[in-house]
Amino acid sequence: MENSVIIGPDALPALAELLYRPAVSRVFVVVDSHTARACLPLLEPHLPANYCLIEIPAGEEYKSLASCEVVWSQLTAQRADRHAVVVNLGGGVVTDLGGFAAALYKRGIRFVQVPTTLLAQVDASVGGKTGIDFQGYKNQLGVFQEPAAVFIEQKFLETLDPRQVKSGYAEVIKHWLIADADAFNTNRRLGWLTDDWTPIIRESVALKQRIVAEDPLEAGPRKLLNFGHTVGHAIESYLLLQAGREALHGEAVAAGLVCESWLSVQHGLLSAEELDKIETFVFSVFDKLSFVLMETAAIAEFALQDKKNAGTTINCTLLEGIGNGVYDQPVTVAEIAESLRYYLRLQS
Ligand SMILES: NC(=O)c1ccc[n+]([C@@H]2O[C@H](COP(=O)([O-])OP(=O)(O)OC[C@H]3O[C@@H](n4cnc5c(N)ncnc54)[C@H](O)[C@@H]3O)[C@@H](O)[C@H]2O)c1
Ligand SMILES: O=C(O)C(=O)C[C@@H](O)[C@H](O)[C@H](O)COP(=O)(O)O
Ligand SMILES: [Zn+2]
Repeated sequence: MENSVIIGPDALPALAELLYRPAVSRVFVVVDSHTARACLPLLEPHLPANYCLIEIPAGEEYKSLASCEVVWSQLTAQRADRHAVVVNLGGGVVTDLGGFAAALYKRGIRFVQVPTTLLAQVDASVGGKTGIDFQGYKNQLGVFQEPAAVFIEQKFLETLDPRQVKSGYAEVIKHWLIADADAFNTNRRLGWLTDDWTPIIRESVALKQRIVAEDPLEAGPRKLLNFGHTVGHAIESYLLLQAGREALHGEAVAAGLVCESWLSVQHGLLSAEELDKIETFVFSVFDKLSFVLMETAAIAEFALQDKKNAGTTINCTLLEGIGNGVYDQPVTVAEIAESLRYYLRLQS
C-alpha cells in the first residue's frame, strides 16, 4: 500500500487497515472547521477509537505558519512519536499544510491524504508537494514529501459547494491542456456538471502520477503541472493573500490558463484558433475575476517570486498546441501584465 493512491469505495476500509497496524502508535486527524463537520462523520467509523483530532480554521489564509504551530503543539502535547500517523482530511489547504507539518515534526512522521474537494482529489493530494504560504506568497515554504498513501472517496464531494467543484475542475482542464488533447476535445463538449467524478479523478491522478514519477522534484517535466500557475499564483497572491479579495486557487488558475495560452500564441507555439477554443471553454465554466486594468502591472510583479524562475528569468510553462505543454519558456513581467490586460478585454 505504501505510496499508493486508492480511489473508490475500497479507499476508507483500506485506510482503516493501515491505521490499525500494530506499528502505528497513534493516529492524528487534521481537519479544518468545515471538514470537521461535513467530512469527519464519514471517516470516523474507519478510525481507531483513541484518535486525536486537530482542527485549524478553514480557508487559504490559514495555510500558514500559525496553523502549523497548532498542529505541532498538539503533536507535542500528546507526545506523538515517530510511529504516529497524521491523517489529513480536507481540501488542498489541509493536505498541503498537514503534509508539511508532518514532514517537519521530529524530522518527519508518516502522513496520509484523505482529500475531500475535487481539487485535492484530482491534484493536491497526489505527488508530494506540501507547504504553506508566507508573507503573501503562495507555497513559499514547503518540502517534497510523498504521503504514505492517498485515499480518495467520491462521497465527500456530496457536501461540497458547486463553486469549489468548479475550482477543482480548473486543475482537470490544466491536465488535459498539457497532456491530453483528446480528453480536452471530448470533455469540453460535456460541460462541468456530472454525477460521477470517479473516471475524471482516475484519469487526472494517473496523468499526474506519470509526470511526477518521471521528475518528483520538479527539475524538468514536472514543471508542466504548473501550467497556468505563473500567472494564477500571481493573481491569487495579489487578490487573496495580500488584499483579502475573493479568489479561489482554481479560479486564479483558470485565469492563468487563459493568460498563459495567450502567451503561448505570442511565442508562436499555439494557434489563435486553439486559443479561442481554450478561452471559450474556460469562460463557459468560470466568471471573470475582478481586478482592473490599473492593477495588472502590480499583479505581474508577483511572478518574480515563482518557484520555476532562474535568477531574474521567469520560466513559464506554455502550450505547443493543445495537449502538449512545454516548460522553461522565458517570459517577461511586461508580457505577463499584457496577458492580464488581454484577459480583461475578453468577453466572459
Ligand atoms: N500540493 C499540490 O500539488 C497542490 C495542487 C493543487 C492545489 N494545491 C493547493 O490546494 C489549495 C486549494 O485547495 P482546495 O481548493 O481544496 O481548497 P480548500 O482546502 O480551502 O477547500 C475549499 C473549501 O471547501 C471546504 N471543504 C473541503 N471539503 C469539503 C467537503 N467535502 N464538504 C464541504 N466543504 C468542504 C473547505 O473547508 C474550504 O472551505 C491551495 O492552497 C493550493 O495551493 C496544492
Ligand atoms: O504538483 C505540481 O507540481 C503542481 O504544480 C500542481 C499545482 O496544481 C499546485 O497548485 C502546486 O501546489 C503548485 O506548486 P508551486 O511549486 O507552484 O507552489
Ligand atoms: Zn494548482
